[in-house]
Amino acid sequence: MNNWQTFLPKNNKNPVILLIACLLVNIGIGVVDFKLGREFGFSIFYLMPIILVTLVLGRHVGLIFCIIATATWFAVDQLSNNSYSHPMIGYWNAIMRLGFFVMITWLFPFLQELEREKQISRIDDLTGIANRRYFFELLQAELDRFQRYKHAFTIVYIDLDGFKLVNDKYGHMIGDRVLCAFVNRAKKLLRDTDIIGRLGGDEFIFLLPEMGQDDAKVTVAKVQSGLLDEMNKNKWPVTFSIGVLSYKMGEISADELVKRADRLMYTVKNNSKNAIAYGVYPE
Ligand SMILES: Nc1nc2c(ncn2[C@@H]2O[C@H](COP(=O)(O)OP(=O)(O)OP(=O)(O)O)[C@@H](O)[C@H]2O)c(=O)[nH]1
Repeated sequence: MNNWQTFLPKNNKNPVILLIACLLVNIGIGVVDFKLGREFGFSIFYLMPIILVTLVLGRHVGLIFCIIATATWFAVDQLSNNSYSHPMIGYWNAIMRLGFFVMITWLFPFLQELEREKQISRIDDLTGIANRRYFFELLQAELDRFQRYKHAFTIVYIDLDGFKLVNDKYGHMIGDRVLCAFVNRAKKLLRDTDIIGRLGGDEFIFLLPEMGQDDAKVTVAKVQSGLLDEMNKNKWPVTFSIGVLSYKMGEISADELVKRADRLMYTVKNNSKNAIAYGVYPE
């Protein structure tokens, strides 16, 4: 959610209060506009209540407020005894303002929708964490940041062992609960600045910024133990095959880094499972 969206009322259960408040704001703006006189451009402030009602109550109410704001502006203009070279110019200006307000009213929900679609396209439906595409974007950003700050980081590739059995034995819904519990516990075990992504199915990946191999060994062992505890607590027969790759320097793509971490994970998967393999780039 955008910062500006967090300031909006959380629901529209009581639109009357919002409508009255916006009407009063509109009148207040009209009064100030009148006091300031024609020399001061003030019409942009009429947009405040228009935008607010549009975002909370929708375009149709927004359009009504466009008309109210234009009427207020027109009344102020008439009361100010502004003289124009032609009597129709006042009407023309009012129509232009109405057009401007209407354009904004149509544009804002459109931008809001674009922003929402952008957020949705980055998030994994089930767990609410970064999806594969967004994780790669974030990893690429971390690689770009390295060019400037030279801070090492670590990625952790985790594949659940025995997850299919949980689905088969307890059903898909319990399988989903396992994935969500995994993510929730991982969030608690990691720092706020760490990133958790789901690559698909039962495969997850962490990006641990500012973490070299030595620290990663301590952190990932702690995370593994916490995640196993979560599974044991719920009596789910799931363990984790983990590949940990620490990046120190050098030219490499996000794609190649993840492939290397995946290979490390597979060395575990193809042996005993339920273990961690560490690696570093460059080797
Ligand atoms: N419940 C649930 N299951 C999923 C989801 N996405 C993928 N799966 C299932 O996850 C399973 C993943 O397969 P595997 O990785 O081969 O299963 P596994 O038992 O962990 O195998 P190993 O990794 O070899 O231990 C498949 O059965 C998929 O159907 C999901 O969103 N929810």
